[in-house]
Amino acid sequence: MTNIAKGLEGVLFTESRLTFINGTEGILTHLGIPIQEWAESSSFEELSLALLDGKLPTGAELAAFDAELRANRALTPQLLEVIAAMPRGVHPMQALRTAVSYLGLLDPQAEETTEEARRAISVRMIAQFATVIAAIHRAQQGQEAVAPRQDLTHAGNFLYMLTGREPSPEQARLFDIALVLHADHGMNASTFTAIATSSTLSDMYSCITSAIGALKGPLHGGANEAVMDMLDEIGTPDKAAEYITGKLDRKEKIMGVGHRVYKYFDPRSRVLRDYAEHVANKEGKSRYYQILETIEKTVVDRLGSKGIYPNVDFYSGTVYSDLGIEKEYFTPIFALARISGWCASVIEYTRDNRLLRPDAVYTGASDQHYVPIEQRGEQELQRAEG
Ligand SMILES: CC(=O)SCCNC(=O)CCNC(=O)[C@H](O)C(C)(C)COP(=O)(O)OP(=O)(O)OC[C@H]1O[C@@H](n2cnc3c(N)ncnc32)[C@H](O)[C@@H]1OP(=O)(O)O
Ligand SMILES: O=C([O-])CC(=O)C(=O)O
Repeated sequence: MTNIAKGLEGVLFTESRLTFINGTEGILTHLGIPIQEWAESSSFEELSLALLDGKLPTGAELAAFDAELRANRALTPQLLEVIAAMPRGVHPMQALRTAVSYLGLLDPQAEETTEEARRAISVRMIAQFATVIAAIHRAQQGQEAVAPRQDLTHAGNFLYMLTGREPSPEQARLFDIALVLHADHGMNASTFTAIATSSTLSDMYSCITSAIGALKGPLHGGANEAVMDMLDEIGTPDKAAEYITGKLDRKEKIMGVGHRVYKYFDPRSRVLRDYAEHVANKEGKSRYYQILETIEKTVVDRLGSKGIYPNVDFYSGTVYSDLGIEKEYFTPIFALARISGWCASVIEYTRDNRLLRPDAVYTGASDQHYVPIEQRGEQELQRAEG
């Protein structure tokens, strides 16, 4: 019997020097360096550059990259008008997909596919995703976009543009850590989608627009918002265990748990939990955090033996929510971070490109003939009678 790798599970289609995952032990490294060290000691800017270049940057390289990001933050008035004219009430991921596609229309280099051009476009996209998402947020609230500031970090400036208020250094750092944790993750569905598009030698904006579409789904990046929906539905911590048990009894999925690769705790979920706990202890345990604690215990007790544990989307929402961010923006924030991994992966794959084109086992009809349309009803009648 032909072996089908459903969901392409375990299929190796390329080599990569960027990210390593050991799913049974819950290990994640970028360039061989554990994710915990990136979170503790690095920044989103540094990890983005490290992914693009495949090496830890020198101080001078990082300063130059950071300056380039800051210089590229502003959007053209034309794009701001497009964002302001978007229908109210659309999901920000819909708006982001359209805005990034439009960004490509405005970039004179958009259609260039040399490595040099792909890298230059990547730097601009990394810088501008923050401004685009913040402008979408403001426009959807009927407010003017807040112009980026050059004196803030990528994370700090995003929070500033989102809310119009300068975040505290602690808030900016917490958000920076969340970006670091989400920046790359091997051949996840959205990165794979970006690579599939680039494998046809299509342009960067097409790759990233397709990746945004893939990230949006609730089985992938959209799960962080779905977790928050679940917490809102549960309401209070005392109802959490019964709610989860009921769902599992009915064989329904719990959002924010389970993973194709991790069969143990996703290490990013541990870092996010520690920060969520830190905030909870400082400011009094939030209702959300208490519900998540109970869900985690209930899920791990019941499904831990099946390899189902919290993933990165489980605790990220409480961290964002503590920063005052609405749940519809959780997945766009995922994209704000993952843009670096998408770009770096596309550039890496393109160096040794081969068209991605898997196959399916054909299970349809055979030996059929074309039936003129006027005879089709008759034939079906005869088939039903005969
Ligand atoms: C950033 C990210 O993308 S992280 C993932 C974010 N997604 C989510 O949190 C959504 C919830 N999780 C899921 O749907 C899945 O775990 C996925 C999509 C992430 C991974 O799915 P797959 O590797 O295809 O596993 P699959 O869905 O086939 O599940 C395997 C088994 O585990 C069970 N399972 C997997 N995830 C869950 C879950 N979240 N809740 C309950 N049961 C689950 C399935 O019911 C299935 O059980 P069965 O063998 O008895 O039929
Ligand atoms: O790797 C995956 O399949 C999903 C994931 O955790 C991510 O993209 O961060």
